[in-house]
Amino acid sequence: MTIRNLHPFREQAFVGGIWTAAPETVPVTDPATGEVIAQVPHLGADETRTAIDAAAKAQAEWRHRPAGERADLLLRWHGLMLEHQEALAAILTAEQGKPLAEARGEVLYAASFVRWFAEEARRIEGEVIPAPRSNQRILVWSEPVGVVAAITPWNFPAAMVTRKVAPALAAGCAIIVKPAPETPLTALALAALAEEAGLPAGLLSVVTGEATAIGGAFMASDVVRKLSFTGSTGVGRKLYEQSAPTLKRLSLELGGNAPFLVFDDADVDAAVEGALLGKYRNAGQTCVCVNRFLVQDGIHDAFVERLRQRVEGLVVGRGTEAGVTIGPLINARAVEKVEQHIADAVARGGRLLAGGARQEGLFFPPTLIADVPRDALVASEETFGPLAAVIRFETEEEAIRMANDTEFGLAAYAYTRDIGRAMRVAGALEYGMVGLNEAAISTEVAPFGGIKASGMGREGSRHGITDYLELKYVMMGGL
Ligand SMILES: NC(=O)c1ccc[n+]([C@@H]2O[C@H](COP(=O)([O-])OP(=O)(O)OC[C@H]3O[C@@H](n4cnc5c(N)ncnc54)[C@H](O)[C@@H]3O)[C@@H](O)[C@H]2O)c1
Ligand SMILES: O=C[C@H](O)CS(=O)(=O)O
Repeated sequence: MTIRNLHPFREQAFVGGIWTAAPETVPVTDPATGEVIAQVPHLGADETRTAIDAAAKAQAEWRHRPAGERADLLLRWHGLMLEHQEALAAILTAEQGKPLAEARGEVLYAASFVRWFAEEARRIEGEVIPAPRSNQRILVWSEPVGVVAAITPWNFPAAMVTRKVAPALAAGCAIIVKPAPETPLTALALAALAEEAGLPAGLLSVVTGEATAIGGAFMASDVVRKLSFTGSTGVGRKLYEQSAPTLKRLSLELGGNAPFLVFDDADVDAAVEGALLGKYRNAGQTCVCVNRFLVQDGIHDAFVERLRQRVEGLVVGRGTEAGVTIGPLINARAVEKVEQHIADAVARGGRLLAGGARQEGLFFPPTLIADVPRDALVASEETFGPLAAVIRFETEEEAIRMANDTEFGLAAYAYTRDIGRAMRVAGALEYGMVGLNEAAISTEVAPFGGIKASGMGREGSRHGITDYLELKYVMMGGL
């Protein structure tokens, strides 16, 4: 079935409320087959500036819309996303490759941010502060930051977009999205549904094309008051530097290197199930995926053997095929990165227990390596693929030291049935998010984000909207 016949499939960019084509286009390919499934416009700085101008005009009105009206529009958008879940999932799987079941789940996850921030729109409250003098009053309120630029990655083409667009619109901002070139179709489809929900023209644009030209226009503009970026730490650092001349507000959701600690007293079956989800979801291509398994000596062999058995049961194939649990990687560079980490770990003494060699095209089997040395590449670099590397440890102190020995600080996991150890470890891990006996930690109700080289700012929860607001206070005298 072709996705071209699906509503809301679009392959034109959405610029200032106008569906926009261009003589030059960029192909979008299905990673499972290599087939070109769409051509999107190759836009650049000029079209980006057009989108910025339209955003500024639309935001000047939108910021004064009552919160209830902003909320109602977001709820209409949310309803349309649910109504078109199947079509959105099919478009998402076609361009990103994940199994349809995961794509359906991502659409619901993406929609949950829209509903959450529709509710938060009505909770942007202020304060009255006791003033230093009796004839004074101090009022504090929040105002929208203004025009927002968003740059998103390919691994969650729906959720990474709504996790930015929803709080921006709820706060009274306008937003321009530059999706990843690998996966623009889902963002365009979401924009089509937002337009259908009645979003005023210019309030949301989706600009496809040359990343450095579009990003450069974002960063050079003093009308763009905020950048929300999700992607690699390397690109995040570049954008951080580029934001200095105009002092933009920044939200940076960057790379990760999640440790997964398994202590001797852990429930081994629960730890294995958590390991499968934490490692192989989206074929290991998520920022919160486990990158290193740190397993205590006493439980090591039982954990590794049970994990090996479960890994052997995972099914690699096209995301559109029933029963498939591991889809293709996004591109050849991703496959080469996994191969490099496997070769390095084995060369240093790691024991290959499952998978290990690429299959046809971009398909890579779930791989498990035990006895990985602590100085292996996989211990310090984000693999972003289906490689589970297991490293032994003896003591709790050693595990914490190893877990924190990374520039990253996004997500970490620990399995133990000792409540005292659980709280000690959760407090000692230098990460923004910790899963205790839980690998499914991502939700719209909690403040998602990291520290150190994993970025700054939070997405989701009541905290997520403050990144799109500015505080103002008014000192009233002569009362
Ligand atoms: N922390 C999170 O929430 C989170 C979520 C998803 C992905 N990620 C991270 O993203 C990385 C994988 O995603 P990716 O390969 O798309 O990352 P990437 O950094 O290569 O690209 C991300 C986005 O930035 C754009 N981009 C690249 N160079 C740019 C430039 N010079 N100027 C402006 N835009 C530019 C890309 O076109 C894309 O839209 C991994 O490191 C992963 O950990 C983090
Ligand atoms: O890759 C990063 C995403 O934020 C993953 S999650 O679906 O939010 O866990």
